[in-house]
Parts: sequence; C-alpha cells; structure tokens
Amino acid sequence: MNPASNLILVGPMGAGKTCIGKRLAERYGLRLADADREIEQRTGASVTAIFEHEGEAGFRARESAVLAELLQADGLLLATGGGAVLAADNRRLLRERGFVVQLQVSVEQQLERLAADRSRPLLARGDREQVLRDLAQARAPYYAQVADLRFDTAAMTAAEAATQLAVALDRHWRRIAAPPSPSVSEVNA
Ligand SMILES: Nc1ncnc2c1ncn2[C@@H]1O[C@H](COP(=O)(O)OP(=O)(O)O)[C@@H](O)[C@H]1O
Ligand SMILES: O=C(O)C1=C[C@@H](OP(=O)(O)O)[C@@H](O)[C@H](O)C1
Ligand SMILES: [Mg+2]
Repeated sequence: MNPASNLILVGPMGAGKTCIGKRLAERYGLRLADADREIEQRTGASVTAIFEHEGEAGFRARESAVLAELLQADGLLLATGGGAVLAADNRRLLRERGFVVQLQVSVEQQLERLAADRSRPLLARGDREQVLRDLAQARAPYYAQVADLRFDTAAMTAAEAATQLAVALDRHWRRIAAPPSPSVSEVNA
C-alpha cells in the first residue's frame, strides 16, 4: 500500500487525466493541479506556443521544473501531461511523491475524444493514428514503471470513470493526511 498523500494521474493524451482529475480532487478534498495549465500560467504562453518557440525540449524542461515544484506539496491531485513519464527524474519523483494511477485508453478512443482538438502539438504532426500508436508503444514501459494502479477508461463517460476509479482507490489507496502545521507554541519553543 502506497501511503502517499498526493494522487497523481498519468497516461496518454485523451485518457481523461484532466477531466477525471477535477472530479477526484473534489471527492477526496485534494488541491487540483493540472501540469499543463500550471506551465501555461508560469510561462504566459500556451503549450502549443511553447512547442513552437522552444521545441519539445523546451516544453519538457518546463514540465520537469513544474512537476518538481508542485510535488513539494502534500494533498495534491496532480493531472500530468502524457509525456511527463519520459524523463527518468520525473518518473522517480512521481513514484516518490504520490500514489500514481495510470489511466488507459485505446488509440481508437483517443482518436474519437481528440478529433476536434487543436491544442496538442504532437497531434499536429501528420497521421494522428500513427503518432498515437508510436507514442503508446514508446511510453508503455514508462507508464508501467510508475503506476501503482491501472484503470481503463475506455467504455465509460468521464463521470462514470471518476466514480469507478474512486471505488478502486478506496480499496487500494490509503491516504495519510499531511502532518498538521506546528502550533505557534511549538514554533516558538
Ligand atoms: N471516459 C471518457 N469518456 C468520454 N470522453 C472522455 C473521457 N475522458 C475524457 N474524455 C474527453 O476526452 C477529452 C480529453 O480529456 P482530457 O481530460 O483532457 O484528457 P487528458 O488530460 O488525459 O489528455 C475531453 O474532451 C474529455 O471530455
Ligand atoms: O503526450 C504528450 O507528450 C503531451 C500531452 C499533453 O497533455 P495531455 O496528456 O493532458 O493531453 C501536453 O502535455 C502536451 O501536449 C504533450
Ligand atoms: Mg490533460
């Protein structure tokens, strides 16, 4: 049993990390952080613009920095981006600092869910199906390395997925609350 107080969602684009993350954060009273949104806020630029101006390497450096910063906290629901598992240092950090749920989705479902999406730069690089298949193959071992729990979102809505995932989490994840902040008398002692 991993007693981490942070819950971390990993998995490919369109697996539902962002939208299931919002629901789970509410259910467990966790502070929601979506790594992509946090990067955009700090940079003042969209993920697409960062890829355009700094390349994928620039985006990955920002992603690693934001993950390291966010995961200093406890009581966090962290929705990562699909490539957060690429760097070995990120993988170590995710494992150390949270209970990691790998959301799974088929390429067919990804294509459906992301059909209208224009905000994911990796999908603007030609044949979407091939890109998604290549990414899935390349990243499968990394997701496996970090996952405490795997959950397949394929045959359900995001709301159903969040409800069913919570049932699994209630069985497999015992959150240890963050230690209380020291009282004034302890601080001054
Ligand atoms: N289980 C699901 N069933 C149907 N649509 C979903 C499901 N999970 C996510 N979606 C839809 O897929 C799209 C991508 O979801 P998102 O949460 O942004 O995925 P991720 O953050 O993993 O890339 C959104 O439009 C969302 O509404
Ligand atoms: O798979 C990836 O490498 C990426 C996934 C995206 O996040 P989502 O997985 O939330 O779509 C975002 O971080 C960026 O476009 C790169
Ligand atoms: Mg997302």
